[in-house]
Amino acid sequence: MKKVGLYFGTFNPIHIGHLVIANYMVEFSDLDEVWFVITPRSPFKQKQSLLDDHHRFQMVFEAIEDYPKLKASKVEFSLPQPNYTVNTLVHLGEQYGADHRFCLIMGEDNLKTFHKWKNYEVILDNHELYVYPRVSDGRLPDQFKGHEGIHQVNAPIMEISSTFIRKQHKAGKNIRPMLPDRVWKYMDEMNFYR
Ligand SMILES: Nc1ncnc2c1ncn2[C@@H]1O[C@H](COP(=O)(O)OP(=O)(O)OP(=O)(O)O)[C@@H](O)[C@H]1O
Ligand SMILES: O=C(O)c1ccc[n+]([C@@H]2O[C@H](COP(=O)([O-])O)[C@@H](O)[C@H]2O)c1
Repeated sequence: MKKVGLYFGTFNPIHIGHLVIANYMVEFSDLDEVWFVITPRSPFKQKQSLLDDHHRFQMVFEAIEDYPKLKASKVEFSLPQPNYTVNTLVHLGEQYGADHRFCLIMGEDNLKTFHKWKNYEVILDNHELYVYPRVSDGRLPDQFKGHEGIHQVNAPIMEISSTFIRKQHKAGKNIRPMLPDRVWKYMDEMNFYR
């Protein structure tokens, strides 16, 4: 049985913050693999300045080329939008059966609003959560404190955002070190976010 950590996001574009977290999770927890699940449309986000799904997928694919325990998944591309995580988990369960156990990877910031996700209790009853620290406001709802299915993983805090990268790239700033090199080249050659 393979234990897979699913790391959901828009990845517009993927940056080294995402990569450091995913790699840390796979090296320093009991997860066997981490899959980046590229979300066509996140329930709480506007679609503004969102690159085509396939370009976002391609950038993730290129970022993880040298990391055999990291994978990129298109599973949500053919599911209804906006993409509710609970639906995707059901779909993956049907597709992969009992030899894969799917867990969720999320930042502490997302855990604070997790009670607003569609059918979050169903997710929590059926999947473990792997949570990494984030700089964020607000407190953790009591129902999640000490929950046996929620594991804290002490990954480094990487405060970089895709929004910052898009904005500063457009403004002509050099943001190259914040992206895996192949991602920077792809973005630059394709003239994205200009
Ligand atoms: N620097 C970071 N360190 C750790 N986790 C991050 C970081 N940036 C984003 N995340 C988290 O990674 C997941 C995927 O990120 P996603 O691309 O959806 O968001 P984002 O980077 O905040 O993008 P945007 O700025 O476009 O909203 C989300 O759960 C997000 O909270
Ligand atoms: O299922 C939900 O209700 C739900 C609500 C908000 C976010 N999510 C998932 O969490 C991912 C990260 O969310 P965000 O807003 O931090 O980019 C997003 O890509 C979705 O897959 C899921």
